[in-house]
Amino acid sequence: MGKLFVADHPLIKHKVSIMRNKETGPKEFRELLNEITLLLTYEAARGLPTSEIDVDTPIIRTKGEMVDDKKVTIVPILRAGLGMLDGVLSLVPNAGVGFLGVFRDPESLKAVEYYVKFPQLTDNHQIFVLDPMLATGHSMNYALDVVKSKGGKNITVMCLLAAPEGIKVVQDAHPDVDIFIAEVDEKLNDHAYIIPGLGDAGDRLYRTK
Ligand SMILES: O=P(O)(O)OC[C@H]1O[C@H](OP(=O)(O)OP(=O)(O)O)[C@H](O)[C@@H]1O
Ligand SMILES: O=c1cc[nH]c(=O)[nH]1
Ligand SMILES: [Mg+2]
Repeated sequence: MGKLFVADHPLIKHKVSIMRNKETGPKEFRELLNEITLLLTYEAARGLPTSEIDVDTPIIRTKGEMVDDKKVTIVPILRAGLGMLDGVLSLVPNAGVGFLGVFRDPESLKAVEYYVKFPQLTDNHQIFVLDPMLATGHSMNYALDVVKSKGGKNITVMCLLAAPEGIKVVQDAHPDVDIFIAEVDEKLNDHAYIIPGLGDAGDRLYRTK
Protein backbone atom coordinates (compact mmCIF):
# COMPACT_ATOMS: atom_id res chain seq x y z
CA MET A 1 0.00 0.00 0.00
CA GLY A 2 1.25 3.51 -0.83
CA LYS A 3 2.01 6.00 1.89
CA LEU A 4 -0.84 8.02 3.44
CA PHE A 5 0.44 11.26 4.99
CA VAL A 6 -1.89 13.68 6.78
CA ALA A 7 -0.13 16.92 7.74
CA ASP A 8 -2.19 17.57 10.86
CA HIS A 9 -0.07 20.67 11.63
CA PRO A 10 -1.05 23.81 13.57
CA LEU A 11 0.04 26.19 10.81
CA ILE A 12 -1.98 24.24 8.26
CA LYS A 13 -5.03 23.99 10.55
CA HIS A 14 -4.87 27.77 10.99
CA LYS A 15 -4.78 28.41 7.24
CA VAL A 16 -7.46 25.81 6.45
CA SER A 17 -9.78 27.40 9.04
CA ILE A 18 -9.55 30.72 7.19
CA MET A 19 -10.17 28.96 3.87
CA ARG A 20 -13.28 27.23 5.24
CA ASN A 21 -14.83 30.57 6.24
CA LYS A 22 -17.41 31.47 3.59
CA GLU A 23 -16.47 35.16 3.97
CA THR A 24 -12.92 34.52 2.75
CA GLY A 25 -12.65 35.87 -0.82
CA PRO A 26 -10.73 34.46 -3.81
CA LYS A 27 -7.55 36.51 -3.26
CA GLU A 28 -6.97 35.25 0.26
CA PHE A 29 -8.28 31.77 -0.61
CA ARG A 30 -5.73 31.49 -3.46
CA GLU A 31 -2.88 32.81 -1.28
CA LEU A 32 -3.65 30.34 1.50
CA LEU A 33 -3.95 27.39 -0.88
CA ASN A 34 -0.57 28.35 -2.32
CA GLU A 35 1.01 28.57 1.15
CA ILE A 36 -0.40 25.21 2.24
CA THR A 37 0.78 23.65 -1.03
CA LEU A 38 4.32 24.84 -0.28
CA LEU A 39 4.18 23.20 3.15
CA LEU A 40 2.71 19.99 1.74
CA THR A 41 5.25 19.87 -1.09
CA TYR A 42 8.05 19.96 1.47
CA GLU A 43 6.74 16.62 2.79
CA ALA A 44 5.56 15.11 -0.49
CA ALA A 45 8.94 15.78 -2.14
CA ARG A 46 10.89 14.00 0.59
CA GLY A 47 11.25 10.90 -1.56
CA LEU A 48 12.60 12.68 -4.66
CA PRO A 49 15.83 11.07 -5.82
CA THR A 50 19.01 13.15 -5.76
CA SER A 51 22.34 12.76 -7.49
CA GLU A 52 25.70 13.63 -6.00
CA ILE A 53 27.74 16.55 -7.32
CA ASP A 54 31.01 18.22 -6.39
CA VAL A 55 30.71 21.74 -4.98
CA ASP A 56 33.57 24.18 -4.46
CA THR A 57 32.81 26.22 -1.38
CA PRO A 58 35.10 29.23 -0.73
CA ILE A 59 37.07 26.90 1.59
CA ILE A 60 37.07 23.37 0.18
CA ARG A 61 35.62 20.98 -2.37
CA THR A 62 32.72 18.98 -0.94
CA LYS A 63 29.84 16.77 -2.07
CA GLY A 64 26.37 18.14 -2.65
CA GLU A 65 23.06 16.66 -3.76
CA MET A 66 20.79 17.90 -6.52
CA VAL A 67 17.20 17.05 -7.47
CA ASP A 68 16.70 16.58 -11.21
CA ASP A 69 13.45 18.52 -11.38
CA LYS A 70 13.26 17.95 -15.14
CA LYS A 71 12.24 14.40 -14.17
CA VAL A 72 9.27 15.72 -12.18
CA THR A 73 5.84 16.12 -13.78
CA ILE A 74 3.03 17.98 -12.06
CA VAL A 75 -0.55 17.17 -13.02
CA PRO A 76 -3.11 19.71 -11.78
CA ILE A 77 -6.71 18.53 -12.19
CA LEU A 78 -8.54 21.52 -13.71
CA ARG A 79 -9.85 23.75 -12.52
CA ALA A 80 -9.27 23.66 -8.78
CA GLY A 81 -5.91 21.86 -9.01
CA LEU A 82 -4.53 24.96 -10.73
CA GLY A 83 -4.65 26.64 -7.34
CA MET A 84 -1.88 24.28 -6.19
CA LEU A 85 0.30 24.38 -9.33
CA ASP A 86 2.39 27.48 -8.56
CA GLY A 87 3.16 26.22 -5.05
CA VAL A 88 4.74 23.03 -6.38
CA LEU A 89 6.40 24.80 -9.32
CA SER A 90 8.06 27.32 -7.03
CA LEU A 91 9.93 24.43 -5.33
CA VAL A 92 10.53 22.30 -8.46
CA PRO A 93 10.70 25.04 -11.09
CA ASN A 94 11.85 22.95 -14.07
CA ALA A 95 9.13 20.33 -13.70
CA GLY A 96 6.89 19.51 -16.65
CA VAL A 97 3.16 20.14 -16.32
CA GLY A 98 0.43 17.84 -17.61
CA PHE A 99 -2.97 19.49 -17.71
CA LEU A 100 -6.04 17.36 -17.15
CA GLY A 101 -9.47 18.94 -17.40
CA VAL A 102 -12.06 16.91 -15.51
CA PHE A 103 -15.29 17.96 -13.86
CA ARG A 104 -17.59 15.95 -11.65
CA ASP A 105 -21.03 15.40 -13.16
CA PRO A 106 -23.40 16.60 -10.42
CA GLU A 107 -25.96 13.78 -11.07
CA SER A 108 -23.84 10.71 -11.72
CA LEU A 109 -20.83 11.98 -9.69
CA LYS A 110 -18.67 10.49 -12.46
CA ALA A 111 -15.62 12.31 -13.81
CA VAL A 112 -16.09 13.96 -17.23
CA GLU A 113 -12.92 14.73 -19.19
CA TYR A 114 -12.63 17.88 -21.33
CA TYR A 115 -8.90 18.56 -21.79
CA VAL A 116 -5.65 16.58 -21.78
CA LYS A 117 -2.19 17.93 -22.61
CA PHE A 118 0.76 16.01 -21.20
CA PRO A 119 4.53 16.08 -21.65
CA GLN A 120 6.26 12.77 -22.41
CA LEU A 121 6.38 10.57 -19.28
CA THR A 122 9.05 7.95 -18.65
CA ASP A 123 9.47 5.24 -16.01
CA ASN A 124 11.78 7.39 -13.90
CA HIS A 125 9.50 10.44 -13.76
CA GLN A 126 8.14 11.46 -10.37
CA ILE A 127 4.55 12.60 -10.80
CA PHE A 128 2.55 14.84 -8.47
CA VAL A 129 -1.21 14.90 -9.10
CA LEU A 130 -2.88 17.96 -7.57
CA ASP A 131 -6.47 18.56 -6.53
CA PRO A 132 -7.51 20.44 -3.39
CA MET A 133 -10.65 18.32 -2.93
CA LEU A 134 -10.84 14.52 -2.70
CA ALA A 135 -14.55 13.80 -2.20
CA THR A 136 -15.90 10.57 -3.76
CA GLY A 137 -12.46 9.96 -5.27
CA HIS A 138 -13.92 9.51 -8.79
CA SER A 139 -12.07 12.51 -10.27
CA MET A 140 -8.76 11.45 -8.72
CA ASN A 141 -9.16 7.83 -9.83
CA TYR A 142 -9.91 9.04 -13.34
CA ALA A 143 -6.81 11.25 -13.27
CA LEU A 144 -4.63 8.40 -12.00
CA ASP A 145 -5.94 6.14 -14.77
CA VAL A 146 -4.97 8.79 -17.34
CA VAL A 147 -1.51 9.33 -15.81
CA LYS A 148 -0.86 5.57 -15.79
CA SER A 149 -2.15 5.18 -19.37
CA LYS A 150 0.55 7.69 -20.38
CA GLY A 151 3.25 5.64 -18.68
CA GLY A 152 3.31 7.34 -15.25
CA LYS A 153 4.63 5.06 -12.50
CA ASN A 154 5.91 6.91 -9.41
CA ILE A 155 2.83 8.86 -8.46
CA THR A 156 2.05 11.07 -5.47
CA VAL A 157 -1.37 12.63 -4.94
CA MET A 158 -1.54 15.98 -3.11
CA CYS A 159 -4.86 17.28 -1.70
CA LEU A 160 -5.94 19.97 0.70
CA LEU A 161 -9.06 18.26 2.11
CA ALA A 162 -10.28 14.70 1.77
CA ALA A 163 -13.27 12.67 2.90
CA PRO A 164 -12.39 9.27 4.40
CA GLU A 165 -14.64 7.62 1.77
CA GLY A 166 -12.63 9.18 -1.07
CA ILE A 167 -9.28 8.17 0.39
CA LYS A 168 -10.44 4.55 0.55
CA VAL A 169 -11.76 4.61 -3.03
CA VAL A 170 -8.40 5.87 -4.31
CA GLN A 171 -6.36 3.48 -2.16
CA ASP A 172 -8.46 0.51 -3.33
CA ALA A 173 -8.10 1.37 -7.02
CA HIS A 174 -4.50 2.63 -6.89
CA PRO A 175 -2.70 0.95 -3.96
CA ASP A 176 0.69 1.88 -5.42
CA VAL A 177 0.09 5.63 -5.14
CA ASP A 178 1.24 7.82 -2.22
CA ILE A 179 -1.34 10.27 -0.86
CA PHE A 180 -0.46 13.53 0.94
CA ILE A 181 -3.34 15.47 2.50
CA ALA A 182 -3.39 18.65 4.55
CA GLU A 183 -6.51 17.68 6.56
CA VAL A 184 -8.98 14.79 6.55
CA ASP A 185 -12.60 15.85 7.08
CA GLU A 186 -15.55 13.99 8.57
CA LYS A 187 -17.67 12.66 5.70
CA LEU A 188 -19.58 13.42 2.50
CA ASN A 189 -23.09 14.92 2.51
CA ASP A 190 -26.02 13.74 0.33
CA HIS A 191 -24.63 15.73 -2.63
CA ALA A 192 -21.15 14.26 -2.12
CA TYR A 193 -19.74 17.55 -0.80
CA ILE A 194 -17.06 17.29 1.88
CA ILE A 195 -18.34 18.04 5.41
CA PRO A 196 -17.38 20.42 6.95
CA GLY A 197 -15.26 21.20 3.85
CA LEU A 198 -15.06 24.61 2.25
CA GLY A 199 -17.68 24.40 -0.51
CA ASP A 200 -16.69 24.14 -4.16
CA ALA A 201 -12.98 24.86 -4.38
CA GLY A 202 -13.13 25.88 -8.06
CA ASP A 203 -15.93 28.36 -7.42
CA ARG A 204 -14.11 29.82 -4.44
CA LEU A 205 -10.86 30.22 -6.38
CA TYR A 206 -12.44 31.77 -9.47
CA ARG A 207 -15.69 33.36 -8.16
CA THR A 208 -17.90 31.34 -10.50
CA LYS A 209 -20.81 31.27 -8.01
O1 LIG B 1 -13.73 13.33 -5.50
P1 LIG B 1 -14.83 13.82 -6.40
O2 LIG B 1 -16.20 13.44 -5.92
O3 LIG B 1 -14.62 13.44 -7.83
O4 LIG B 1 -14.87 15.40 -6.27
C1 LIG B 1 -13.72 16.18 -6.30
C2 LIG B 1 -13.65 16.96 -7.57
O5 LIG B 1 -14.67 17.97 -7.59
C3 LIG B 1 -14.08 19.25 -7.77
O6 LIG B 1 -14.00 19.57 -9.13
P2 LIG B 1 -15.26 20.09 -9.96
O7 LIG B 1 -15.96 18.96 -10.62
O8 LIG B 1 -16.11 20.98 -9.09
O9 LIG B 1 -14.59 20.94 -11.11
P3 LIG B 1 -13.86 22.38 -10.99
O10 LIG B 1 -12.51 22.13 -10.39
O11 LIG B 1 -13.81 22.86 -12.39
O12 LIG B 1 -14.71 23.25 -10.10
C4 LIG B 1 -12.71 19.07 -7.16
O13 LIG B 1 -11.80 20.05 -7.56
C5 LIG B 1 -12.32 17.69 -7.61
O14 LIG B 1 -11.78 17.63 -8.91
O1 LIG C 1 -16.76 19.44 -1.17
C1 LIG C 1 -16.44 19.38 -2.37
C2 LIG C 1 -16.64 18.23 -3.15
C3 LIG C 1 -16.25 18.23 -4.45
N1 LIG C 1 -15.69 19.33 -4.98
C4 LIG C 1 -15.47 20.45 -4.23
O2 LIG C 1 -14.94 21.44 -4.74
N2 LIG C 1 -15.86 20.44 -2.96
MG1 LIG D 1 -15.87 22.84 -8.80
